[in-house]
Amino acid sequence: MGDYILSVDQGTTSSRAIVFDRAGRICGSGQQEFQQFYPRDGWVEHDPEEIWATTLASCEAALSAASLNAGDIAGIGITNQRETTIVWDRATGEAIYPAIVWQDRRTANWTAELKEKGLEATVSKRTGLLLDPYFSGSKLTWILDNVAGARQRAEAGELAFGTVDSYLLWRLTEGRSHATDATNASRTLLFNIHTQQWDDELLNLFNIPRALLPEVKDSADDFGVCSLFGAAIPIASMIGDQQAATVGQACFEPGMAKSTYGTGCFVVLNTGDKALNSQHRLLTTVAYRLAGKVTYALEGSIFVAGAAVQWLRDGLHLIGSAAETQALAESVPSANGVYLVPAFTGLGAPYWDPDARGAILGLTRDTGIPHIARACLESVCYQTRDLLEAMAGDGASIENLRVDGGMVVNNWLMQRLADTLACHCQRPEITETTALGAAYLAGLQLGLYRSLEEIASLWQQEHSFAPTMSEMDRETRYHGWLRAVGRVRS
Ligand SMILES: Nc1ncnc2c1ncn2[C@@H]1O[C@H](COP(=O)(O)OP(=O)(O)O)[C@@H](O)[C@H]1O
Ligand SMILES: O=P(O)(O)OC[C@H](O)CO
Repeated sequence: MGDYILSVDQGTTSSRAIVFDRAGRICGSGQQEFQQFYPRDGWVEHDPEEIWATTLASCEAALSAASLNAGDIAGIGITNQRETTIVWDRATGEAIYPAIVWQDRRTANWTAELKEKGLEATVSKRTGLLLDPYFSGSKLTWILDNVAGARQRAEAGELAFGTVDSYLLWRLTEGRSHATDATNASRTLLFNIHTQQWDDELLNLFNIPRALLPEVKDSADDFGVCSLFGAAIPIASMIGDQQAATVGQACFEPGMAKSTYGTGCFVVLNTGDKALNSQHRLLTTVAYRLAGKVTYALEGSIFVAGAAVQWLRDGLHLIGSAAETQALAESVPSANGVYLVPAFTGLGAPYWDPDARGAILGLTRDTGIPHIARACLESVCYQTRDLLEAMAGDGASIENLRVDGGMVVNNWLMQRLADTLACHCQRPEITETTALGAAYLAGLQLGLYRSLEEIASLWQQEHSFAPTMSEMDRETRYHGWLRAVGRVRS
C-alpha cells in the first residue's frame, strides 16, 4: 500500500477527484460537470445517477492521470456539496426522487409558516441553524409527502436518507455502509449540535422516521471499504465541503477564518470548543469532529458568487469565459454607480430572504458590459463584507482571511476584496483546499499525519492581498451596496 490519498470532491456543478501525496501535492485529477435541472421557479435538482457516474469517472481519471493503481492508494476521503437531499431504496440503491439541491427554495412557504408559529428559536438552539429551505430537513419532508408511497416505505425501513456524502458512501461500499459525519449532519436541521445526536423533537417537528437516518461518525473515521477500483481501499474521512476547506486552509485555531469562492461563497470562522450563538443571523455549525471532540464554527453562507459570473457567460452571453471578467473590470475606472445584486435564489446570510430576487441598479445610457462585469465581481466583495460585518457584531474581527475556490485566480477580484473588507486576503499555494481538507483527514485517520499541527505546517501562502483603498471610498461604495440590497428585499 502506498501513501497516496484519493479525495472525492462532489460539488454543485461538477464532480472532482484528486490524488494527493503525503506532502499535500496534487498528483493527478479528474473532473466532470453534470446537468442542473430547474423544473420550476426556485427549484433546483440533480440526477443522483449522474452524481454517481461523474464521481466514479472522476476517480478513475484521477488514478490514471497520477499513473497509480488502487493498490497505491492508502485511503479515500469524501467531501461534498452540503444539504442536498437524496432518498434511496435500500434494496436497489436507486433514488426515489431527484436530489433536491441546497439552492432549492420549494419549501419556503412551509419554513415561513414554522417561523410564524415561533419555532425558530427552539430549532436554532438545538441545530445552530435557521428555519430556511436551504437546509435538508424540509426538503426531506417534502420528498416523503410528495412521492407516492414514500412515507410508508420509510417507516417500514425500506428507504435511506442521506446528504451527498452518505449517498456516495453507500455506492462506493456497494450498500454496506449507511453513515454520515457530524459536519454534514449539522446541516440537516435534524441534528442537535450540542448532544451530537439526531434530535427526537426535531424529527417530530419535521415528521421524519428515524429508520431513514444514517449513523453519525467523526469526520475522520472508519467509514467502510471500497473495492470498486481493483483493490480494497478504506474510506477514512467524510466532511462537508466548506468544513473541508477550513481544514485544507489549516484554520485550526479559534479566530482563524477562510472564505471559499465557488458557485456560492462561504465564510467559516473557527470558534474552538464553543458553539457561539450568533446575534446576527450567522449559522453555528460543526467545523470538524475528531476522536469525538467537536470544533465549532460560525458560518456566513452566500448563495450566489461564481454563479453570477456563470450567468453573465451562459445566461446573458456577455462574456465568453469567466476569466474575461478580470480584463473587463480593469478596463473601466469604476462601475459607474452600477450595482448588481445576484439574489437569483433569494438572499442567504445575513438577510435570509428566500423571496428576494436579483437586480441591476444604477444603469445609465453609458453603462457597458465592462461596468456590469465589474459590478458582478464587486457584488461578491460586498456580500463578503456583509458577512464580516455580522461576524464583527458577534465579537469576531477578522484581520486575515484565507481565500480559495475557483474565483480566487482573479487577481482584480482579490485586490477588490481586500479593499472592500479592509483585511488581508491570503491565497494559498494549493487552492483546491476542499479536496485537500478531506485528504488530510483521511491521512490523519490512517496515520500518515500525527496531528493537526503537522498538517498546519504544510500550509503555504502564494500571495497576500493588502487593502489600499481609502476609508472614505470604501464606506461610500459599501453604503451604495446596502441601498441596492434594500431595493430587492421582499
Ligand atoms: N477567473 C475567474 N474570474 C471570476 N470567476 C471565475 C474565474 N474562474 C472561475 N470563476 C467562477 O468560479 C466558479 C467555479 O469555482 P469552483 O470552485 O469550481 O465551483 P464549485 O465547486 O462551486 O462548482 C464558477 O462559478 C466560475 O464562474
Ligand atoms: O458545491 P459548492 O462548492 O458550491 O458548495 C456548496 C455548499 O456546500 C452548500 O452549502
